[in-house]
Amino acid sequence: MTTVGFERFGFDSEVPLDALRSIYLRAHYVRSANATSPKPGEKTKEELESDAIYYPDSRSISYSTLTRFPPVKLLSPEKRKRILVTGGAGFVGSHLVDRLMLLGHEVTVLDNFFTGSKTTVGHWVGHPNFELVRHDVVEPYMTECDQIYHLACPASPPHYQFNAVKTVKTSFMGTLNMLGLAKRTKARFLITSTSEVYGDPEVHPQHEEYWGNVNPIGPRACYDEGKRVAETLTYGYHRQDGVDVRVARIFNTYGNTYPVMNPFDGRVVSNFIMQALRGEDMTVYGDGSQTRSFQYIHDLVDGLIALMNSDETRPVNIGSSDEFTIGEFALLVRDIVEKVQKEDGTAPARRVQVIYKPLPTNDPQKRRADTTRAKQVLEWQPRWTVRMGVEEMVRYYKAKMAEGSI
Ligand SMILES: O=c1ccn([C@@H]2O[C@H](COP(=O)(O)OP(=O)(O)O[C@H]3OC[C@@H](O)[C@H](O)[C@H]3O)[C@@H](O)[C@H]2O)c(=O)[nH]1
Repeated sequence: MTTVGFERFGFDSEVPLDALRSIYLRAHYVRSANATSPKPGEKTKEELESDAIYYPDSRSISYSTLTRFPPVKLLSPEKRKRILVTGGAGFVGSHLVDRLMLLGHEVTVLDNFFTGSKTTVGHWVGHPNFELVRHDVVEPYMTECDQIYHLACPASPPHYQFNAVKTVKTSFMGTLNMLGLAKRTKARFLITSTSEVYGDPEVHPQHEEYWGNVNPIGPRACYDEGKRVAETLTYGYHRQDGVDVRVARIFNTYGNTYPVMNPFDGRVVSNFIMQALRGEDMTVYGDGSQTRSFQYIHDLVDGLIALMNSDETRPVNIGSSDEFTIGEFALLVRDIVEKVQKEDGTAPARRVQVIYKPLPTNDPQKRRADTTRAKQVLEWQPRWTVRMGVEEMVRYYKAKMAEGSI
């Protein structure tokens, strides 16, 4: 595979895969201060990259910023859109931002950096097409824009349960504020909802007409019910005020971010990969018979962009329908990590073991996306197999660990 994205509904989302990889797979150097210096006038590779030099004696670190940005497409003013991405410094947001920037659009990122990090989009700071605003969407925000991707909300179960009240508030107030902005500016509004609106589903696989089975007072409710009410608001503004809306229900997604997908994110894919790479036991919750289907981040970004630019106002599932039990998935990740270690000649003496921990309350027993609608109306379906995506992610984390940056 050499590209991601495609031309659809008059919007071209295709970029070379290597252009994206050059961002998130770029070596993030932590050099030693006493490493040999380049000769005067000599351009080093590092001068074109953000850099961090660690001084062990004083335990301090000095940063330099990029001197050159990745090349972006030059679009005519009619084609260039002003795009607001809330939560643009998060895992999904930063990948979406990379793609929209490479495609040549003007991108404004709003983020409160609660779970996102400035470093995920730091490589665009200073670019004339880019703005980064520290802002919490629970407060109103005014700007002019053509499209709003509303992603802001913690999405990993340990994060969204950390402050349940704030999670509900973010979903409700944040969505209300961004819909108000869409109404005033007549911008098209896309909200990233979630497969968690189906709760612990009684219908399998989950299609968009299913109303779900959510415990409204359980520990996951802040996220599940928060997203459900956010969808309710979205369709309220659509019916009452004619706001042009799109609703993506995102299923489990994994992938790397620059500089790292938070290895302490708490979700299963990063947990398993980090544990296997560190030679620690892999923690399966419950007996591992619960199922999930996992999609790679580039497929999700393709789906979000296709949905935004389509005419579909009904909710659309964006996810994989390749279903694994979590027990099977742990073994697959271990296999891939071992393959990569073997190829690199770093196979450990001891094989990591799978251990079992208690199942979190209300953990959905089965989940698989029914993506019939996405296929029909967006002509979208995942292109990355789990093996391809997980292997890319393993190589990335392994390189970061070798550098000492995680
Ligand atoms: O170390 C771990 C972590 C998780 N798990 C299990 O793996 C499964 C997946 O867990 P994750 O935390 O990755 O994600 P969940 O499916 O529970 O929730 C996710 O659903 C879809 C998205 O909207 C959200 O990003 C997230 O809430 C669960 O059954 C969980 O109990 C483990 O077995 N071990």
